[in-house]
Amino acid sequence: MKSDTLIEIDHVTFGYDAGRTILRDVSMTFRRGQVTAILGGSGCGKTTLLRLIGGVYPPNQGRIVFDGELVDVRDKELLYRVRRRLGMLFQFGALFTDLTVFENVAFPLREHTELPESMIRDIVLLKLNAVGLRGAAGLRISQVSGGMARRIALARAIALDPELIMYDEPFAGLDPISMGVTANLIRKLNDTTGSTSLVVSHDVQECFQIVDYAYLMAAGGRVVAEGTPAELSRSEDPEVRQFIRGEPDGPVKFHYPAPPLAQDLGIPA
Ligand SMILES: Nc1ncnc2c1ncn2[C@@H]1O[C@H](COP(=O)(O)OP(=O)(O)OP(=O)(O)O)[C@@H](O)[C@H]1O
Repeated sequence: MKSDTLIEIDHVTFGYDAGRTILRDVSMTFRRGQVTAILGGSGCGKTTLLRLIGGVYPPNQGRIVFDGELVDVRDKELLYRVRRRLGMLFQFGALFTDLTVFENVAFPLREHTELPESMIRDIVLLKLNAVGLRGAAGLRISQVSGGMARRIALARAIALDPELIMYDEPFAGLDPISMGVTANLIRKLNDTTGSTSLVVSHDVQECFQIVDYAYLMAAGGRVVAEGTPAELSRSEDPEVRQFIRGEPDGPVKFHYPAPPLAQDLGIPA
């Protein structure tokens, strides 16, 4: 029987170089079929964690287990197998601006499969249909709005039917309506395709609408809290409350230490 867990991050510590630790003793469990958020402010190591899951870098300590297999960056065959099962939506979509919508979604299919053109066409149209943009297949990327571009990137991320879809800041730069549309799509695609999703974001409220579970990371690459959105919302922990409610001052200060403003501006106090 398949275990409930698709990915396990087990006491992982990592730094790009020896002088600076980016992730500190991080442990997380991503359950099959669920949408899990990794929340945290800029620079706390969220994107780095996705790179480790994809086997781009090895942890310095601890291990990452994907569907029962230890992710070992030296094992090229295993990495290829693991990556085939991953779909990634990069920060800001990263679409090819000189290609059409259709060609962008077809790209991974052409790169990774030998499927005949007629089948590629059907798959691309189905994926575009799933994000509501079948009618936009012939447009160029320069002709579409930011919200549409994000949906096209979503269609491309699911082109190869990944079992795990990793979203890096899927809401960045979107207006509130496009954000809601994107969030609901992430949930819908997860459930209709039976995949598992990881959403890396600093947008707590948007994520809480759609995720099953969330990890909260803080500066220094530590996990400070985990739980369902309801559990985290009830937390009495000051660090958690500050992050979830977006309060400017709490344990994490909004202002970098500075002398009083009046003093800096030369105004008598
Ligand atoms: N390839 C790299 N080499 C060295 N340092 C890196 C590299 N990539 C990221 N870093 C550093 O690692 C830290 C964590 O970066 P990371 O991108 O993982 O954070 P993040 O939480 O995803 O933040 P953001 O949302 O701003 O991207 C940052 O201080 C960054 O400067």
